[in-house]
Amino acid sequence: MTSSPPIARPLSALRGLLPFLRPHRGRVVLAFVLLCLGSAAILVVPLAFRDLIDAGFGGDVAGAGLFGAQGLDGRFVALVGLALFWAVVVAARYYTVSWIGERVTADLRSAVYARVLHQSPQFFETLQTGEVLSRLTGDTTLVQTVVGSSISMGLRSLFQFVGGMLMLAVTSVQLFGLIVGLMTVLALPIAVIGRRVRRLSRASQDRIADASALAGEILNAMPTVQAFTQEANEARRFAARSETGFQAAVQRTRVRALLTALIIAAVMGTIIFVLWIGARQVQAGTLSVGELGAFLIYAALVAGGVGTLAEVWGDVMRASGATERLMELLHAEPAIRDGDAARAGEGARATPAAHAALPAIAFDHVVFCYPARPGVRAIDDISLQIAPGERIALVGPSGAGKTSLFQLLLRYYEASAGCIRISGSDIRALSLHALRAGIAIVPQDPVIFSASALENIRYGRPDASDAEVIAAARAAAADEFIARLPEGYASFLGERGTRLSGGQRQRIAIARAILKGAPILLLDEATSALDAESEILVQQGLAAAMRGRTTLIIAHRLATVQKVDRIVVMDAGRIVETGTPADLRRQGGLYARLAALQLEA
Ligand SMILES: Nc1ncnc2c1ncn2[C@@H]1O[C@H](COP(=O)(O)OP(=O)(O)OP(=O)(O)O)[C@@H](O)[C@H]1O
Repeated sequence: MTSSPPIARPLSALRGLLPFLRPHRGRVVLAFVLLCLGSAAILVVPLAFRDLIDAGFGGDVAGAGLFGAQGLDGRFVALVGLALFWAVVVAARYYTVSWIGERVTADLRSAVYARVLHQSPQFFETLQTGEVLSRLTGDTTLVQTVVGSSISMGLRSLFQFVGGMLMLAVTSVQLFGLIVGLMTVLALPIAVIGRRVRRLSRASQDRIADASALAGEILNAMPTVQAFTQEANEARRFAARSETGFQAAVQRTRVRALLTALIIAAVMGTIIFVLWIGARQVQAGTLSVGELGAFLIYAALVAGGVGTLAEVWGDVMRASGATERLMELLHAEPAIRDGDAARAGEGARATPAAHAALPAIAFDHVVFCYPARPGVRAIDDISLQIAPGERIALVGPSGAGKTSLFQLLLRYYEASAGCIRISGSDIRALSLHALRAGIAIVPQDPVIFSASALENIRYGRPDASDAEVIAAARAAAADEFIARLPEGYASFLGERGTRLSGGQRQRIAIARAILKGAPILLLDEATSALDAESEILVQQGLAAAMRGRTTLIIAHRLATVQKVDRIVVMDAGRIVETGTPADLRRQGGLYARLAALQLEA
């Protein structure tokens, strides 16, 4: 993801921002008008200065000045008025343009985030969360700089440049020609260097994202890092990535410094040049001192305009690199999408068959390889019919493919071959929302959000009442420990549930699934972290939850699945045995061996 090919035309990446600007057309036009007014004011100021200087030197006061024939005081008043007008216009433009910048950045950030939330797990196998965060914060800030200031600065400088050149041309065509020549010579290296800045800028943003990705992973694993006393090592690893970021930034800065030197040379060179020519003309009596003053200001405006343009160009190049990275996220196609029928809104097939009272589930010759390991069959030709309301236990050695089967049923991944049906409909034809709304899962490693116990359980069904949440907690035997927390259900559970034990986290997750009340229930080692006593309580709750549901249970401890309707034994991605616990024990296969080890021990 980080190494996309460089784009041919540097500005084409910025085109991706247009959809975000379009809703604010009115403000963009307003900003443009203010920009024109401000630029016009700047271009008039030197003329007013000329009048003032010439009036002060007792020159041709009576002549037609910019504001007509006025005395010294009148010309001062005119200049003050012009300055005030300029101040107000600039302030208004600053506000409008910054508003647009902030608005576009906020919208872009939300749009990218929303897009990322729809990606399938495969996406996050290749792109680390720290990297996504870095793009959401760092890259959007670069875009904000450009939309919220650089573009307007650039346009202002452009007007200033063009206007100043025109005024210079009007005064002296010969001088104008010389300046154009000078500018052309200087513009070439500036353009070349600007292009390098863009490339180096993307590289340096990528390095910063690398460091963020590493920090994100390590900060999430602090207990492990400390248990293995790897703090110093991890600090070094981060410092090394930081250092690469520094190197990339230094390289970029070096090129920009060169750019700055060129720009200053261009600005000073132009001013000195004009001063020289002008001074000679004053000496020769062909130019007034006021005209020379105006001349100098125009030259400074033109040179300053070029300088700012070059600087803005550097910023635009940086933002172009950042936009490119953001657009990659914004246009990332989720690997898993709603079925065609669901997208087309064809009622019957798109509506959740999963919501039928008691769904049946059928795996039909399902084969699956994880995208990261295309050659290895995690699921190898599995066929399994599950009747409505049936309770099935999946058992078998670690790595047999039990969790993978759940992942396929939830359509986190797409089966490589074969098909999965719920109540007769291929899950690929359902909308993802409908499919997943029909399934409640207690995962192996439950996630607890940094919120209260009440809100954590309510995640299962956001519109559930407090009473319903508490009832679910009771059924999951979570009520007893939640009531003992300092603030009961309102107690904050800490980030990632750090204030709970493993068994308590599991019970919150079970309560959440019970509250969801979906017709299909998936339990992945749901009670593995519980002590014997709470396990009995939770099993009672789960038994109640399984009534009237089609349930799949993954269990390593066979004692917990003695009451299911059927046991499916998996090994190396295949189903090796199926039957009731008693049948399987009689058959003397893998299950009998596992049972002998566990139950009789
Ligand atoms: N994201 C992934 N990318 C590549 N391979 C994976 C991925 N997740 C799991 N696997 C592999 O797929 C195989 C099946 O894994 P799965 O998690 O389904 O096993 P399991 O039966 O649930 O094991 P356990 O009982 O230990 O949870 C394993 O060999 C595992 O290494």
